[in-house]
Amino acid sequence: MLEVRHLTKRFGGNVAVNDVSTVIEGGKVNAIIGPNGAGKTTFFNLIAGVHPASEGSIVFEGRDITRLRTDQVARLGIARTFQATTLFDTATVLDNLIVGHRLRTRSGLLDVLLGTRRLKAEERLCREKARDALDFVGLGHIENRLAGDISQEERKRVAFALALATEPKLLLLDEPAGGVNPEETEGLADLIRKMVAHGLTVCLIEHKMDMIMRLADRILVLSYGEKIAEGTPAEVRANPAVIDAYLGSEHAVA
Ligand SMILES: Nc1ncnc2c1ncn2[C@@H]1O[C@H](COP(=O)(O)OP(=O)(O)OP(=O)(O)O)[C@@H](O)[C@H]1O
Repeated sequence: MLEVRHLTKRFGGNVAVNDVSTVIEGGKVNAIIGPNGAGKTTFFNLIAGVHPASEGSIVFEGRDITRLRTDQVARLGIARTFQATTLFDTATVLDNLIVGHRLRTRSGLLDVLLGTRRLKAEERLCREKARDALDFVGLGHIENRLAGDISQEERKRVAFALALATEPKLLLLDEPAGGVNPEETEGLADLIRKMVAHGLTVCLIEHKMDMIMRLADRILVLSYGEKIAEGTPAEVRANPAVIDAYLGSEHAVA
């Protein structure tokens, strides 16, 4: 589905991603792990068009997307979530979804000023899509609650819903279970499985190894910007290079 070839990103003298080649496989849970500062978020930012690559290429469904901007990448069907989800805390959960979706729909300023039929039709569609996305992530019952009043785990689900409302093919999740308890982590893992069962492809960055080992079909391991291993959870767990990379770091592999 997505192929990365010899991808490199330098920030001044610092090589954040160094000659990484890999494949994100369609219909699977792909995971990226690695110690802090390994280049995981930078790797996502390169795919999403946030940073231009220094070298290498990114091909999505046969199309070279290396030089595309974030909005162009999003329109092709790649959505991402962030480690921290910024919401309008004084607006309802549903309104947050609608605003998020409107930013990606087509009416121009003229439509808004004139209140055109197209705008009204888009607003209706937007509301429906927002509700569908909230139902999918299990938050339909709190659509009228203020975003400032919801739990961390619910915020994570809203982040998923925001990404889903754009109807992506590939979803990039940056620490989807960061800051939630083990029980909630399992609930979010179930939701990720459900997204894949509905035909989505997922690629996630996560520090919670127990979750990754149970959830991922494939794992890419980065260390100091370089790919040091990839494979199934069992292959990665048994790889001496991976064990070395994690020794002395705060995260254990097993
Ligand atoms: N915009 C930037 N400008 C300069 N250096 C950056 C920038 N973004 C990341 N880096 C550097 O690139 C390296 C990789 O950082 P990155 O955030 O991608 O790692 P990470 O694996 O996501 O880390 P973490 O697990 O802590 O989130 C680090 O040395 C970081 O300081």
